[in-house]
Amino acid sequence: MKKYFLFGNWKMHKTIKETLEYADCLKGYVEYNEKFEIGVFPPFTALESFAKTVRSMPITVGAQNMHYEEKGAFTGEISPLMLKEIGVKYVLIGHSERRHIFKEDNGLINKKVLSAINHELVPVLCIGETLEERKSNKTESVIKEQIEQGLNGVNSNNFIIAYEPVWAIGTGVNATPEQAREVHKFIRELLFHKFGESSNDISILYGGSIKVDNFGSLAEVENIDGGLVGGASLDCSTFIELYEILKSKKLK
Ligand SMILES: O=C[C@H](O)COP(=O)(O)O
Repeated sequence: MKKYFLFGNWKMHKTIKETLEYADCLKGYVEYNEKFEIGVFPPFTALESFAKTVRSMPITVGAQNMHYEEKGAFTGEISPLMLKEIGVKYVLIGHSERRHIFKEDNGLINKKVLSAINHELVPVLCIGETLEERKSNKTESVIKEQIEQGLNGVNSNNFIIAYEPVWAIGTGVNATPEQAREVHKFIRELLFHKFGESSNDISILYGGSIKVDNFGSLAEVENIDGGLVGGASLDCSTFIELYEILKSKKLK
């Protein structure tokens, strides 16, 4: 069964104190629903506190990145075993900021995806074209390469794709529903080609300047199975409002 997700990627925001206040605000607002899931991706320092606090709530926890090795001399890195130990379920892999600021390439991203799956973490593979690539009609070739190389050797459908056009991240300029529809349809076709019928259960999220006033028209698009929200997830009541919008559009 395909599920719909609302994920909040806090990036490098919130101390432990702020994280606990946020968890407190979520209390009582989110009810279990087998088709919908709400997840938060705090920074590493606040992951454990958040995971412990929401353990009895229908809220899942994700990490923003990980190394592909279990342990070793990798100063500053965090391993899949460390994430598992504190109850993390999802991990963002290849987020645009990792690709562009920290120069992660498709080869490294593929190692992380495979490692996450081997350690029973669900990778959220983030993909998306830059403005320059879009303007020179390379959107589909970039997406195809990111999917093919990022998922090389993957045999399970237990992962999530997040399409985040780089030009829409943190800019206030979201993809229009029509632009997102075209790319999500293309991604769905690529997944079908690689995984056959089982690809229908893979969720494809949209991310990039999601706000309360634009999410409704994006969430009703076919093949947009939820959102990966940055800035707008930092405020707990806005995040809950976005979750309600997602549910109202997908339950129609
Ligand atoms: O992971 C989230 C995305 O980078 C989107 O960030 P944003 O909603 O602040 O544009």
